[in-house]
Amino acid sequence: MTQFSANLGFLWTELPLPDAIRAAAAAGFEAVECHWPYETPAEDVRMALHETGLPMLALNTVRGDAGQNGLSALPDRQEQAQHAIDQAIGYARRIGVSKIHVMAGIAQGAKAHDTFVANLRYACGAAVAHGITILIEPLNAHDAPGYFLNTLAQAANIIAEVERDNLKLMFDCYHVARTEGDVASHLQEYLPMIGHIQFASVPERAQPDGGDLDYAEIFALLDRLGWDQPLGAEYRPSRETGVGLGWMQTLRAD
Ligand SMILES: O=C(O)C(=O)[C@@H](O)CO
Ligand SMILES: [Mg+2]
Repeated sequence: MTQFSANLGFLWTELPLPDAIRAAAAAGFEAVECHWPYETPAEDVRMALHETGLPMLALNTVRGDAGQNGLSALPDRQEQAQHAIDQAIGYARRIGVSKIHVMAGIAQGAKAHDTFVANLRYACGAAVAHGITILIEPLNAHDAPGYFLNTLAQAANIIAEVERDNLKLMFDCYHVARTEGDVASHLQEYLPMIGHIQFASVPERAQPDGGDLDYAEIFALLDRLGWDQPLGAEYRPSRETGVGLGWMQTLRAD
């Protein structure tokens, strides 16, 4: 049966993170994930996870200064990028997170590629002893102009070059639909390298029961393919988060 993870970077953002975890549990989510939890004491998050029994699946490395969207592909920022990776691993260990999205940043060209590969090797090396998987995520140019990582093929090349078992693809159906189309075929093609899947309606990035992409079909396909990890609901609610959750019943494959 499909399971869902509430992305608390977009859902229940009006609540402090520990209360957002409680709201997600009360709404029936099987897991949570977040973007940048660093201002919330890890102990408060750990307590809320313990109290609700929900796992926190993933978090992101910091974006960096205003206007940046990650540091790991920025030539000449390697020290800060590795500090961000260490910070994410430290926080993840305190709350029991097993996946970290290492954000590339706004960059392009061969030097950015080499820097990203080097920082990902650093991240994988630092994470492996703690059972943590590193994720990279292609973002579409409409939402993330100038972002270094845009396509599944680019991500697959980087994963092959880094050559570490704990480096995986974050497959965000919304970004893939906006950039490359045919989400169903791409899911099947890239399944072996996927570490986490996220979703939102296309093109609005709202609840998944609207828009151009039929998530009932996508979730049924994932079920048939044997995907058994919670899928990340990473959308911007068009109303209050708690009143737009009917899709959890109507789209769930079982
Ligand atoms: O924007 C997305 O999509 C994400 O998954 C974030 O983690 C990165 O901004
Ligand atoms: Mg995403």
